[in-house]
Amino acid sequence: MSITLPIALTVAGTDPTGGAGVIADIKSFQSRGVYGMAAVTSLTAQNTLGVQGAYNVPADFLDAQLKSIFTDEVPHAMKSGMIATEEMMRVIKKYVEEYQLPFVIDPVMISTSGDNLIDEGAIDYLRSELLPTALTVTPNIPEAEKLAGLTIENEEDVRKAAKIFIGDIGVQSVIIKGGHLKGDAVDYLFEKDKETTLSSARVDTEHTHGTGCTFSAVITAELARGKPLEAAFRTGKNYITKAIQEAPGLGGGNGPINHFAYEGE
Ligand SMILES: Nc1ncnc2c1ncn2[C@@H]1O[C@H](COP(=O)(O)OP(=O)(O)O)[C@@H](O)[C@H]1O
Ligand SMILES: Cc1ncc(COP(=O)(O)OP(=O)(O)O)c(N)n1
Repeated sequence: MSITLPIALTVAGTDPTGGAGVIADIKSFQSRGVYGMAAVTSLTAQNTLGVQGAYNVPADFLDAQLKSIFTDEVPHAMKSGMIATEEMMRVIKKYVEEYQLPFVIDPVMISTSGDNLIDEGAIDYLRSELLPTALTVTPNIPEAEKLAGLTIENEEDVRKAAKIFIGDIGVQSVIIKGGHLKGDAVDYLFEKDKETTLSSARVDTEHTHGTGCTFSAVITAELARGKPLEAAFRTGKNYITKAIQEAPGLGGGNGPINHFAYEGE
């Protein structure tokens, strides 16, 4: 007898301390009742204090991992995190186009600790070729600034950036995360004709390692469960708020959040 279980795939890098990257993604999938799969793009040596090293998986071996997955069991939704090189982006694009599954791109560029996680030369390809394949893209403020090419200091700038994402870059929708702005933590979902804004009180903490990975993973899990994007965004926001509020305080720097704190539907 087979049980229908939603399946989500993450294509991302590793963080051996489990706060970010594929390990955080799998915990997030699991806590939402979703079966997790992972194809690894890069191995990093990092902890709550910073990134000490990174080793990129050769693009043809990323291809081999994705082939193993997709030729056996096609997931219901997929996300990407750290993708350091254009060659790896080309491989991922091929699978998204062939299998047409809901795809969430977290356009990871720099870690909380300030370390670079993408080749500068891959950003043009990310913007022009990979982003348009996604159902949604979840940049933080520095990533949105880099991709849209403007400075974002307030809500008006967020709206200008969203226009560039949808009008010029050609994404279907974009979720601009306001964690790096001042005041409350406000996130914005822009779809073609609709805007949804979700706000929560800012938690006064330095333990926000992996918030972007986790937020996009929860959205992907909800899509795998068949939820529409706006509902997935709402769950992502509620989940991340609780996860930050109940961070376990691990490590000596920017510690991870609590992937098991949220108990909502
Ligand atoms: N101090 C905080 N208090 C509450 N929510 C936060 C805080 N920092 C970030 N968030 C939320 O965490 C998510 C990730 O935000 P952000 O920090 O902007 O992205 P990233 O982790 O990719 O840098 C967003 O939903 C954001 O609103
Ligand atoms: C392997 C790996 N992937 C992504 C990140 C960055 O994590 P993210 O959640 O996007 O950002 P922060 O919340 O940590 O700023 C990472 N550090 N490692």
